[in-house]
Amino acid sequence: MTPENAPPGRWSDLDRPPLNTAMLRRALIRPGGLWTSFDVVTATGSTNSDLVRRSPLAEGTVLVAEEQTAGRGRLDRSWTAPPRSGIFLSVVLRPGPEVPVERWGWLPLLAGVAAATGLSRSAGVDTSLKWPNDLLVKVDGEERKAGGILAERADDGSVVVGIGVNVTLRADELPVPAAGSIALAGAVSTDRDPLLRAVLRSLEQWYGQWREAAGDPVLSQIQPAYAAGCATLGRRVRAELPGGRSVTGEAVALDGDGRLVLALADGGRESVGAGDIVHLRPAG
Ligand SMILES: Nc1ncnc2c1ncn2[C@@H]1O[C@H](COP(=O)(O)OP(=O)(O)OP(=O)(O)O)[C@@H](O)[C@H]1O
Ligand SMILES: O=C(O)CCCC[C@@H]1SC[C@@H]2NC(=O)N[C@@H]21
Repeated sequence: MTPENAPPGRWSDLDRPPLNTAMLRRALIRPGGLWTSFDVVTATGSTNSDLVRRSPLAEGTVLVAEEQTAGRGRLDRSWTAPPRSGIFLSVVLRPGPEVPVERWGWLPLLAGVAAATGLSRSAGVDTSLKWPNDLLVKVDGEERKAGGILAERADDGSVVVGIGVNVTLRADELPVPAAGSIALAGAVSTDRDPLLRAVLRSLEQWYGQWREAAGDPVLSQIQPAYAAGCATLGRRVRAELPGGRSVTGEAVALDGDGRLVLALADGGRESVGAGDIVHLRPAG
């Protein structure tokens, strides 16, 4: 479909070219590098579900979809991923015995740092992190969710890390009012090839650093990098926990396990883990 015969207000194939699989594969798979296979499918339900189902898979397997018809977020919430509108990918990671398993909880936070770093570098867009798994951008001065991370354990013990980023979505295409996109945040480029490459290169680099430091969040710089980019710290929030309980306080730090530390009104502190959070909302 060309721009001339595209229905008004709809995107055309020329506006949103397909990913260049061959070029990306050449650029990403390098001797001694993390990425071992790279595939792009036109459409699938969810790249995370696909890799979890196909386990065991080699570490460094990458699956990208141009469209997802049943994309998932945390707690099985749905993630909208229309054709060629973003970066929708999952990777297989297996930190192995050199990283104690209690540190694996850093993986989704690490992926958030990697995605934010890669996008900022490649699109020139300031990206921040809403703990635990959202990527935020500013659209007309307002924080909007432009991406998210979903990490899941596969049967063989590996971790499938999914990254979703809205790249070209226009204002009239946003799935929810709180959503945004790299394009709406004023990106210098919305070409998905260099963006995807930058995100995977950045993930390779942060993951390598973290693994070399045996998963230590400080030595690997993951904890300070996450804290520096985290829009949640310094704000008053209400953490909604399963069973209807909630904790309100100022988010003051990330602890050594990546939990969010809240300073409570009574002077106490409480840490909440990503796995416990149903919602994290601003508190007045
Ligand atoms: N393409 C998209 N862009 C932005 N947001 C989306 C998109 N698709 C779905 N969403 C929203 O993301 C949510 C899933 O993310 P998540 O589970 O992290 O919830 P959240 O609303 O971001 O969390 P919280 O309530 O803590 O802010 C969905 O419920 C939906 O509202
Ligand atoms: O916001 C969230 O809760 C996380 C969204 C994660 C979306 C990505 S898109 C690629 C991968 N496949 C999925 O089904 N989900 C992740």
